[in-house]
Amino acid sequence: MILFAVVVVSIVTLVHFTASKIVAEQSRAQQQSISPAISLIVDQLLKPLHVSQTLAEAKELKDLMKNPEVDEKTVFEMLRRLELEFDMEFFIASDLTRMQYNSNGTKLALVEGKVDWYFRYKEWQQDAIADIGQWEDPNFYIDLKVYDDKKFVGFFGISKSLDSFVDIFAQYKALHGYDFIFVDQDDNIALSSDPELIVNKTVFTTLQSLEWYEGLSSERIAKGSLNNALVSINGKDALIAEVKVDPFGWTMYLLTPLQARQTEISRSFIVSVVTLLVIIFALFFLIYHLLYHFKKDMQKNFQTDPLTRLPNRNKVELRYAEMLDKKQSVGLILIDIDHFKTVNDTHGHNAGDQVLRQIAKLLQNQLRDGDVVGRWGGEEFVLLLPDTTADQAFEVAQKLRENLAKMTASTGSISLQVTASFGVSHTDTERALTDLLGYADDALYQAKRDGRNMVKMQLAKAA
Ligand SMILES: Nc1nc2c(ncn2[C@@H]2O[C@H](COP(=O)(O)OP(=O)(O)OP(=O)(O)O)[C@@H](O)[C@H]2O)c(=O)[nH]1
Repeated sequence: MILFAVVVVSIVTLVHFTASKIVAEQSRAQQQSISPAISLIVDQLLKPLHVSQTLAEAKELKDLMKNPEVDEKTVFEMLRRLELEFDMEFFIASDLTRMQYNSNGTKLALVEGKVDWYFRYKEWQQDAIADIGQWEDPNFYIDLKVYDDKKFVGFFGISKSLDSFVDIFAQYKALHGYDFIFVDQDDNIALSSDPELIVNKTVFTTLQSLEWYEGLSSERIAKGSLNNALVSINGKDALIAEVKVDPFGWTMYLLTPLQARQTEISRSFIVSVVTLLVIIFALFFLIYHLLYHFKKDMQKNFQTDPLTRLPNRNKVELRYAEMLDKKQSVGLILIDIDHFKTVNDTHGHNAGDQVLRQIAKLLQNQLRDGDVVGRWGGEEFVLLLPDTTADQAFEVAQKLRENLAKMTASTGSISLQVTASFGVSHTDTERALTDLLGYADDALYQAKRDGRNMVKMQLAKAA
């Protein structure tokens, strides 16, 4: 019952412990994959945005852009200075001169119908726009509207070659093992760790055209967020984390391969299970041993005489049954201390107890392994001698009688001699113990009657 309870409690603990460990592991893995992605967004997109936003507010820039007599030399000088300082390429698109100046020293006339982005974004509500353009060498642009007293005077921004992103993304992928894609407001893939997905000659790949996206259920798509969606990419499961890049209205999808996480989770699962199994087995073992020893102790107490620590009647009966089972012949000796009442009466009951203990010890010391000496009750002892003939049993009794008579029992300051009378019986057939005891008791009675301190034997009459 106790063991059952231990096992049930352990299993419940195991399940609880493992489940919480898995949840913790899942969250840790989720966080682990998201945090480098966040720092990627911050480094590659938000930092340039903040730098350009701060510069777009600069008075020097506004003064330059509102001046109809643009001093191109000053403009290029300023852009070059910014490029050196921030290690990014900058541009100014002036509404007044309809000219775009780049920090690499080039310029481009902003002609309607030819330079599409300028006229399109000018009409947009948004002040910050992220965009991919310049198709000969595709660039990532951040275009910021510049106002002078609320009057639109043009765009200021940064540009970054897509090739530079490809390298950085490849490094991230190698380090963290996941793929990611940035999609713009129109679900065009603007940036991705997969170079194949990046714009090619003005043709964008759309999110909807991706194989894994097509595999999503309609309910999943209807939810409006792909966060935590499980998708299959080239036959391998991946989990999606969706991160909004608000300033541009972009969204980043982080695709974490599940295999790596599963290995990590199953490793921690195995560790938990093994730990708990060890605990369960240790508990099981401990309780089993406690119960075993408890049972043994109980049994021992139940079968042991408390005064002499010799086997009691119960134990003697068991041992006799074992000898019969083994088809052994048995010599039985019944011993009764002579005039023991006098010992008690003269020296007290405690002294009598001590004498009984010393006699028990002497009997124990004289016997062979396999012989049994027990206390039959009061001042009576019984001996079982397996595989012994009647004559041998008689001789053993004689020897014991002599040794007992020679023994000096000491009880505190008093030393005294005791003798005992012996009744011997024997059987080499399956005879009841009471019968054998009956014969030994008769023999003992004779020994008492004939003067005590002697051995008498009575054998069963042949049937
Ligand atoms: N101290 C002590 N005495 C016990 C114990 N069990 C029995 N006795 C005593 O043993 C004595 C047995 O006395 P009796 O049966 O009259 O026999 P006896 O005095 O030994 O005389 P015989 O047997 O005729 O030689 C009694 O006084 C019991 O009280 C015990 O555990 N401790």
